[in-house]
Amino acid sequence: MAQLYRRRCSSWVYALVGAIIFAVSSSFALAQTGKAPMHSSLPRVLVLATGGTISGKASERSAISYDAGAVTGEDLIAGVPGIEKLARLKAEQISNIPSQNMNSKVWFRLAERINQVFAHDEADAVVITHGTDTMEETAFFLDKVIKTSHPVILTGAMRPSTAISADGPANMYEAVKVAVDPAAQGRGVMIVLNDTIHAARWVTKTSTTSLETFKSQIAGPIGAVDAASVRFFGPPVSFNHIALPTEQNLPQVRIIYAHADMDAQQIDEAVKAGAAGLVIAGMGDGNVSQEALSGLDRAVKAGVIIVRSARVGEGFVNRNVEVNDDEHGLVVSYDLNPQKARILLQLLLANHVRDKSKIQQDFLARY
Ligand SMILES: NC(=O)C[C@H](N)C(=O)O
Repeated sequence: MAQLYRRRCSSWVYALVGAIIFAVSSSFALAQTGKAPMHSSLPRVLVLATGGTISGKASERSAISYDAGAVTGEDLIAGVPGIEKLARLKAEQISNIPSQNMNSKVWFRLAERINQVFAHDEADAVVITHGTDTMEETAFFLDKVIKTSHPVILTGAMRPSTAISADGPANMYEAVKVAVDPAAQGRGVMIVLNDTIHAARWVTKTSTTSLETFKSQIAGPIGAVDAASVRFFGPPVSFNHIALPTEQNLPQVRIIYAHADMDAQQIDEAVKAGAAGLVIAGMGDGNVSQEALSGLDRAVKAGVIIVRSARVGEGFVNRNVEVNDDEHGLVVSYDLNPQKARILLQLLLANHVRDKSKIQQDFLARY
């Protein structure tokens, strides 16, 4: 009886498996013969190429004496084997410059194009190829002004395409892999490089030449990626946004680097040259010399907004610790490094925010 029951059961299982195989093979055949391309269900990723070492090329097989911005976005995609299995890709050339020449004109072009792409459902995610020198600045600007749950990812390379062991193709592959991962939604603008995923707010370049150049101060990287997997270490965190200014000429905000023997000359000159704001890359927790502090007092009196940040690369600059910010009328940058503090102040001033306590609130990360 038990044997008969087992035999009946197994014939049912065979019949069921046979039916599944038939159904799967006929739908596969249909997909092969039908008009729709096999990969039409793949997500759409738009690559916006801006230049940088990832697009760099030397005249011989070398990493020395290369031109950044010699290879186009389309060439970049074509040079990454297997990328077409991850996504349907299209490329557009926004600029082709080394990122030491990055500027707010390109930032506006990127922001406007990305807003348009998502508003018109032209792509599911955007990957931006960019030089590494100012990648964190572009990422931060876009993170502030673009309000979308679609992934926007910047990637680049530390070695040009002609270098031995060029890192561009792997970074490009991994950036697209993260871009199409459902868990990447709602995480703001990210940088993907060297198997690591960083949030725009904390990421910074730390090494002149190492492949492991990007580190996330304060909070650490938000995830890891390799050829086989994408892993985020926690739930999405996104920050407050600011409207993309209507006026494309951002207000003049200068960074002044503090050092031993610091006087007030650079501060006074910046005010004379018409700076609307100054960011101090201060010593330690954002300190300047007594003489420079007097210069800051003069600048505040002249109506210039001063933000104290730090040159040390780690930790917060908090209010009223060694410097009495209330007394001197200063703003602190908290976790933002000087180059990001500059962008945030520019965006706030461009949006006509001049009230210091309001500016201070915007520097505090709000989740
Ligand atoms: N690795 C790089 O991309 C550096 C280059 N100077 C750039 O930022 O364009």
